[in-house]
Amino acid sequence: MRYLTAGESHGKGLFAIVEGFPAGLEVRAEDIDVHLKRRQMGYGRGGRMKIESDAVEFLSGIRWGKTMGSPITLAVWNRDNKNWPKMMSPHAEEACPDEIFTRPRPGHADLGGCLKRNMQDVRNVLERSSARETAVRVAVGSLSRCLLRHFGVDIQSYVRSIGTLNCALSVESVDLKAINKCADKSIVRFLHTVQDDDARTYIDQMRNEGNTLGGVFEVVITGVVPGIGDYASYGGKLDGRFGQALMGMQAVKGVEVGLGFGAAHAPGSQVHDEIGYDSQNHTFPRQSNRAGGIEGGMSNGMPIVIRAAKKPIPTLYTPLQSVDIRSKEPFAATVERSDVTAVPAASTIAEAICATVLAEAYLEKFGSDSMDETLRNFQGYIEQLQRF
Ligand SMILES: Cc1cc2nc3c(=O)[nH]c(=O)nc-3n(C[C@H](O)[C@H](O)[C@H](O)COP(=O)(O)O)c2cc1C
Ligand SMILES: C=C(O[C@@H]1CC(C(=O)O)=C[C@@H](OP(=O)(O)O)[C@H]1O)C(=O)O
Repeated sequence: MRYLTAGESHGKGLFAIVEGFPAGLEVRAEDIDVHLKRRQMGYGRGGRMKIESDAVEFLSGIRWGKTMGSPITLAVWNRDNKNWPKMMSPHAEEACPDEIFTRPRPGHADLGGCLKRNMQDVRNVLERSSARETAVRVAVGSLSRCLLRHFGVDIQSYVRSIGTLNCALSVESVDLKAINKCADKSIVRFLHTVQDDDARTYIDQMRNEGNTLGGVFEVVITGVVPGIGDYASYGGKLDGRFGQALMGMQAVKGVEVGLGFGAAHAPGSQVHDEIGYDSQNHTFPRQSNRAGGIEGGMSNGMPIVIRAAKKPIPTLYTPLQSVDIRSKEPFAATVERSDVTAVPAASTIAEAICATVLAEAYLEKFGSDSMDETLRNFQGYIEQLQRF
């Protein structure tokens, strides 16, 4: 399975072509839209989220509610596009060269993108570097979730911290009950439940100061059978694949699996998870899950626990110093609109990204021609594990 996304933040929409999904998988737009809606939630987002109301449209590959085995095209249309008729027009005669944007924001892709592609108009970069693109990545991830539920896989996430404000939930020993409880309410989950008022006050304070916030979120994946991923080649390693995919999310600056960086500071006896044997279920359970469910690049049957750090939003209402790329004069930019924080959204996006990585790895192992065949192969593997 592989996919490609296209589309600009203020263009007509965001699109993905997904290749390699088995035929016969039931998919409903509602299964995808629920996650698109979650991605738009969370206190601290800017005016754009009031304009958009994301929903998926299937443009190919799905007929009568089921995948056909052909490439699937997903579209998420931009409502805001109608407000940018000339600025986003593909036609040369509608160009407005006097209005080009030449003021790169520190922390965004603006300057690097212009230097790399020899462009003077920052808009050519920001339209694609924008995290608006994650809308369609969440759509792909939600499609992947439709597949993964046939294997009993469940993916949830929550926000651990925003700025210096810690989430009340403890995760040192993964508390799935708490996560489940938390996830029922979705994230706003954090903002509407755990420390609602504190978080809002803190975010409001940052907004008033013209500042922005990042944070840490955690994805917990349950129901993964042992042996997904591979130890034999660097490209097959499941932790490496999660890391690459998550670092591919805008503004993610760090990814940890299990104890992560903490594993470097403790002796081995406090890092590795002892192996037991459950003769009734023919499984090898662990009393702890410091590895975060992945050893040697493969799932080990324990919940997969991945944390990621998101940096603060680069566009500041109290702007940082920068230089106009045409005049080379210093300036402090004015900002029309921007998010103050988007950590809850990032948490939802991370779930989708992890779902896609896992769906790809499952299809590699169990085949991808038809759901019947894929599930038959999966069942065969379960029996093999039982006989082991
Ligand atoms: C959900 C989400 C929303 C974001 N919203 C904004 C925003 O409103 N303004 C902004 O400047 N950056 C925003 N960002 C961050 C930029 O997209 C990101 O910092 C930029 O693409 C540069 O990439 P890098 O941070 O990975 O280096 C957002 C990121 C995410 C994940
Ligand atoms: C549009 C989304 O996020 C956008 C990500 C983003 C950025 O620079 O990354 C900038 C903002 O866009 P705008 O400039 O149109 O206000 C965010 O709203 C979205 O998440 O759907």
